[in-house]
Amino acid sequence: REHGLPPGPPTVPLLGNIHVFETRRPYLKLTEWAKTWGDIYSLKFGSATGVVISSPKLAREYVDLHGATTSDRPPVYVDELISGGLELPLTHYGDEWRLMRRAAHDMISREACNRHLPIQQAEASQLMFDLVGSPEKFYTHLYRYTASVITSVIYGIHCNEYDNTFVEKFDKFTQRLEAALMPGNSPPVDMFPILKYIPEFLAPWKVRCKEVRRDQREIFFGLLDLVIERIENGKTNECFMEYVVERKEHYELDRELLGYLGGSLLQAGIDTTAFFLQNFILCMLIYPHVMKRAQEEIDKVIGHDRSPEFADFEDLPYLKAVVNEVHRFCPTAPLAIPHASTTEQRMGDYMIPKDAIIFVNSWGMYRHEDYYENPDVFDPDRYVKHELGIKAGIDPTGVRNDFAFGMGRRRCPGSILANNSIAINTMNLLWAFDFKKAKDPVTGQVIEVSLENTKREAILLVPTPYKCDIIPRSESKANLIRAQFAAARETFELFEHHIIEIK
Ligand code: HEM
Repeated sequence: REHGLPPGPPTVPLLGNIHVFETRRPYLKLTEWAKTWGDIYSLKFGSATGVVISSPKLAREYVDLHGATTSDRPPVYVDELISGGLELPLTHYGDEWRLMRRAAHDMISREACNRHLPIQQAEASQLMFDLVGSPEKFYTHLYRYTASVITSVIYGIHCNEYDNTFVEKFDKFTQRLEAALMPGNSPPVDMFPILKYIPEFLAPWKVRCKEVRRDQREIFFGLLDLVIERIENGKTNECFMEYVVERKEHYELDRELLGYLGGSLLQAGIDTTAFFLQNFILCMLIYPHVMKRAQEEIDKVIGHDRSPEFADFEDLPYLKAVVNEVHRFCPTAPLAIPHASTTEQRMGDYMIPKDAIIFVNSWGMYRHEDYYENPDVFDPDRYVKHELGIKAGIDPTGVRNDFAFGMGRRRCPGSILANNSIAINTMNLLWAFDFKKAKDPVTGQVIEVSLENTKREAILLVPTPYKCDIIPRSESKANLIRAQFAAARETFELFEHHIIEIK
């Protein structure tokens, strides 16, 4: 470890800390080390340096306030093979990132998101309808919801089913993409660049990347071509990609960047929101007293004769506290996406080198004992007592309720769209249904569920599919849901040009 770096776990020659770095659930080990080495410490990966930040105050100082120098991404060779480095979340901090991010802003700014509310509300009415009809498929119904919101907003395409459609194909594709990107599924090329030169016949991971690239381009550019065709045929429906394609000179986006702009938003926006909702339901199963209290609040404010609308969320302080606590307890991306530094920089007592990998440890920040009372306990009341969920009298500098969306200039640009979906659906789910642990049909025993039970843990916290009984709270609510879904047809029609083609 070079002089001037923050301290950290002891290193061994050549490897540094690689031999003790855990790829399966890295956020747990990084948080455990923070207890020994402090809120900022360093790791060595061969000659590369990692810096782990685990306190809100330091994250604000080092990442938010040093955005100009901490907004790059570390090199990911596998992503370069797959997307040529053009997937927005992994793109280097340079012109291509700036151009895509600027255009994305025009779709997911607060003002633009207000225009997307009708489709989110209509899609939520389909989600409720699907849950009444086939509650056992709730996992894929949630995924269809988030997929269809994103395809409607970006490409003007409504997806009305999961099974055997574009949505299922995309879900399976995403799992293959994540597997290809998962540390451990390819040799550590980014730390030992010499490994890039292994010939393909000795490197099945390279072949996998080629196949994923082919499939990804087919999806991204296939969707882009549908939009272009619609513009040419004068059949536009004012979706985001039409807007950008028609102004591509203004946005300075060529075909390659247009394809990856739409595709990146599709890729980044579907899983994340679905995983939040899957985690939300899991928390309701494990903490039924929380579900009951949130339902009592909803019943008092909204009643039983109409379903919740977006504006109601502001009047539901306990439900808001529950949503904040689910983000805190199960952050979808527990280490966000690592940032990287573009210059050598003094930060406090330390000198952080150029190209250091900066881990913003959201998991560690959300579980920081100096800030949160009993951080390992699921307790929405902490957000009722204090709007930031922290202990009374603590210096709140840097504390935010939205660490789950990352930090600095790379902070998630889709957070408003995601939060609107979360607000609409958490209200509707609890207004409409009771969620209960399922029983084994043979033994009659309750099937236990657990938050420990996650998969694809290295990048995102994904609950493994679990069983759950979803029961409409009354027949009159089920009838209202059916009527609302029928009424939503008018909104969907705008987005149904290409359903057949993309199946
Ligand atoms: C609950 C839902 C979501 C969560 C928890 C989430 C979380 C995150 C996080 C942690 C990052 C990395 C931030 C950083 O590097 O500091 C990120 C980046 C990103 N997210 Fe989200 N996200 C969600 C929904 C969405 C949606 C709906 C969209 C788009 C429609 C989206 C688009 C993106 C993009 C494009 C990036 C890359 C930004 C960049 O590197 O400049 N996300 N998200």
